[in-house]
Amino acid sequence: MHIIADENIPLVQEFFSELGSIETLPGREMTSEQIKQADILLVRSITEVNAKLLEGTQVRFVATATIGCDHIDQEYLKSKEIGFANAPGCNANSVVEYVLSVLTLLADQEGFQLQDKTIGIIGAGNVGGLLQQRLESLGINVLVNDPPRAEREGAEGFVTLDELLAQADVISMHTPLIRTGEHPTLHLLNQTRIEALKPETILINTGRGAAIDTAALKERLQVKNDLFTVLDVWESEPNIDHELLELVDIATPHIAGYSLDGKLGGTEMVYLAVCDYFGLPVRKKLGQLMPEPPLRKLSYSSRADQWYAILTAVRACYDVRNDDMALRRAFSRAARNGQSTGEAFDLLRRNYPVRREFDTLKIQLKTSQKKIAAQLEKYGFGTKLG
Ligand SMILES: NC(=O)C1=CN([C@@H]2O[C@H](COP(=O)(O)OP(=O)(O)OC[C@H]3O[C@@H](n4cnc5c(N)ncnc54)[C@H](O)[C@@H]3O)[C@@H](O)[C@H]2O)C=CC1
Ligand SMILES: O=C(O)C(=O)[C@H](O)COP(=O)(O)O
Repeated sequence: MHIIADENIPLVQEFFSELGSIETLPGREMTSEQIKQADILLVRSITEVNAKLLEGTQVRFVATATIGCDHIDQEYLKSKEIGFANAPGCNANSVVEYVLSVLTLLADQEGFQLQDKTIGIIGAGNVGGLLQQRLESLGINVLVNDPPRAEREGAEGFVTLDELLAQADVISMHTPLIRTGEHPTLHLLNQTRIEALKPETILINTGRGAAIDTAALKERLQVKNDLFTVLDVWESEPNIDHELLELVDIATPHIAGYSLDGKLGGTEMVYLAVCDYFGLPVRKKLGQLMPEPPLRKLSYSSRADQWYAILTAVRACYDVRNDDMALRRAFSRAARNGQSTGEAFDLLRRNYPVRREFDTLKIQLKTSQKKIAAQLEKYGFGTKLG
């Protein structure tokens, strides 16, 4: 078989070389001509997979090594009996840790306790549901809006979107981009809702950019600038709105799910899906191909308090402000040199540094620091007492 894969899918050779010949291509530039001879197409979110790309090719199976599938015309695939798989949940923890980094660093910067805030989660699936668990384990009050789940499971435990927007101090968005149906998410935060947001609300979007009406958000920030906004996803990526970039507080180039652990998990999931679809034996396991990371150690003096320990561990693992600085620097450099900021956005993602998830950090503590260890473990860190 002939496999064509996005060049930004890690370990493709290691997982797929036994299944056939492999060619890797830049995801945003894939054409029908290039993939004509492929039997299997492995993509990421930046490749629009539709009739235009697939008509006239011999592609029999498409997999996206991502959670989101709004770039895939699944109806077309079904109509042509082309198999499909995504990687549900593969990088959910990576996104949760992105949000925890934002909240922890912001709480420290602004001098508030997370436990004093109400955090509203819009979309409680793999990502939003895991975030809810993590926040509630930390004793933080969480509201959840997820109409499809509320209809299936009953209204208890869910609030309406407008109730959430009225009550939450922090809003974290984790919905897919859905343009049609009973619960569309396109411009879910429309102009009316954005204008009604309480002053000082913290708005975080790591779902899909188009869930927020960009023009309306820009206007609110230009007129009142009384929100704290964190955007990882943007309408019209990679050519994001430069004026909005200047107005938001933390801006990152769609990398919330970019922990190495999450990306590798995506590759393994699509490998398993290919084996399943073609009835092939599973011969590769991520654990074989990716040795356990060396345990990094952090140790605290007995004087360290719980918040200091958490803050240090989060900064040691993932400080979201580094990605914010990298994006702003890349954009100002591109603008100065008359280069495309869209290319700068993609380059940052293609060359994203290794980010390991919290559980790869084993924190050495004294036996007297059991409470600190317990709190660190609720964040997802590993600990060792003694
Ligand atoms: N920024 C990044 O790097 C990443 C972004 N994502 C995005 O996050 C999205 C969510 O990921 P998962 O949680 O794994 O997906 P999921 O499909 O497990 O969960 C999505 C949840 O949203 C709910 N939902 C659907 N329509 C809604 C509406 N109108 N209002 C409120 N809730 C609604 C669904 O019922 C479901 O529970 C993905 O579709 C993807 O677009 C995912 C991974 C990484
Ligand atoms: O998994 C998803 O959904 C995401 O949003 C991924 O972070 C997208 O990553 P790329 O496919 O754009 O590399």
